[in-house]
Amino acid sequence: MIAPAPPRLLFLDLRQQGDGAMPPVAGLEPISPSLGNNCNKATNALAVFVAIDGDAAYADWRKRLHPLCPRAFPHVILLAPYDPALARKVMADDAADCCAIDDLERMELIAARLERRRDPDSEDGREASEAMLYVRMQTAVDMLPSPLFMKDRNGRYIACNKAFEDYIGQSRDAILGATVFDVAPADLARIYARADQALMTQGGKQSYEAQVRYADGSYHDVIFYKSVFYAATGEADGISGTMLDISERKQLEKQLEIAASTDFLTGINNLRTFYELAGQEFRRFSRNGGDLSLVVIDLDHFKQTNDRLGHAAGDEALRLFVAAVQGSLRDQDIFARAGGDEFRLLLPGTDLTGAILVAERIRLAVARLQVSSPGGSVHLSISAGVCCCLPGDESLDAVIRRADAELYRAKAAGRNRVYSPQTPQ
Ligand SMILES: Nc1nc2c(ncn2[C@@H]2O[C@H](COP(=O)(O)OP(=O)(O)OP(=O)(O)O)[C@@H](O)[C@H]2O)c(=O)[nH]1
Repeated sequence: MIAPAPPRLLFLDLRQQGDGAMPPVAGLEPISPSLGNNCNKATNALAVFVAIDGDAAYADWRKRLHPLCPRAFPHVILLAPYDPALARKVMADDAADCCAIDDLERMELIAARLERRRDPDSEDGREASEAMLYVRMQTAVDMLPSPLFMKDRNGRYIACNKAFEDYIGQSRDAILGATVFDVAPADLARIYARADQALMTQGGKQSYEAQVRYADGSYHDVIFYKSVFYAATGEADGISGTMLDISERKQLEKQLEIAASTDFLTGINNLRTFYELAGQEFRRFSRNGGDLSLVVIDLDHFKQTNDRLGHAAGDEALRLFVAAVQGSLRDQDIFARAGGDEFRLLLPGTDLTGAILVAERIRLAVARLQVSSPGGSVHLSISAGVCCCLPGDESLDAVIRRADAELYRAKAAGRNRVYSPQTPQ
């Protein structure tokens, strides 16, 4: 394992004027002002000496100062020139110390005192390593892509990571100490607060899927994992939680579901979905009676269409046919491709006469269709067999067999026609 580099005393020069010279203090190392923006990432820094030459330079430092810095990396303000009012101000803020930039003796003493932070057995050393551990933990959780948060027993946020800040759209400073009512829309906040309350009461863990809206307006499918943590007395002391983004998985699941239930070429139900949906309708019919009819449809001489115009034109013919049928369907009708050029149409709430009318309307619409390719063009036509479910029917298959028999008769009679049990032999 590589040993961590020894912590360093850094010198950051933010003077707006001057020669940029570093005071000759042993162990002091310059860092570029551009790196000064990331001083919290310098996890091997012992302290930062910051040279400023007035209020503007100090304001620049305050902008750069990460909230974690004062705890983990004390900063010492070096004033050039010394300004007692500014010195009082920086000490009232969170500077570890302050002196004139040319007061080398004082600076040596400050550095020596800060050096004690290297000794893990000294109080300063313990405080430094605690603060360092805190920064390292925070840095580690900030690197995680999943939002993380902790709330105390009153529902106030006491910790969070960068991903949680992005989710909420507010800085950690604004989030810590706030409740969910301060950071989320009221309707959602009530739901979250109730869920938290239930978890605090019952203890243990909780996980559930939800859709959340990020501050940037994007919606994500997530799994919340929340867990109660306990005080030394054994009382529930708060909740820690995370959200795992499962949007991609959900998207994939939806795509798989569509792929498994629809016909790739035409986008309508496949045979599996037909049996699922039509089975439900047939069971409802068996229980409650009513009208339920079936139309089976087959394109005429489709092999010739393929042979003359090519397979791509054949595909186009199938899509044109489907579009024509969809134009005459109601919401409850179940339309599916049974395979090849054969289709099924189940019509709930429709008796035989109504189903024959629907099939005729489709036949006429298809007869107006034409597919073309460089090889020529072909008029389409269909044959259809229609029947209705009867009280004695034991299964949907029995109904399909009757409709198939009518389709066979329509083909045999010359195609481009609709046959049903009402059609004379
Ligand atoms: N282009 C295309 N052709 C298909 C597809 N699936 C099946 N076919 C073709 O559809 C044709 C069906 O032909 P057949 O079942 O012999 O019947 P037909 O030529 O329509 O004759 P009849 O039904 O008796 O009028 C076959 O040539 C299959 O190759 C498909 O997805 N795309």
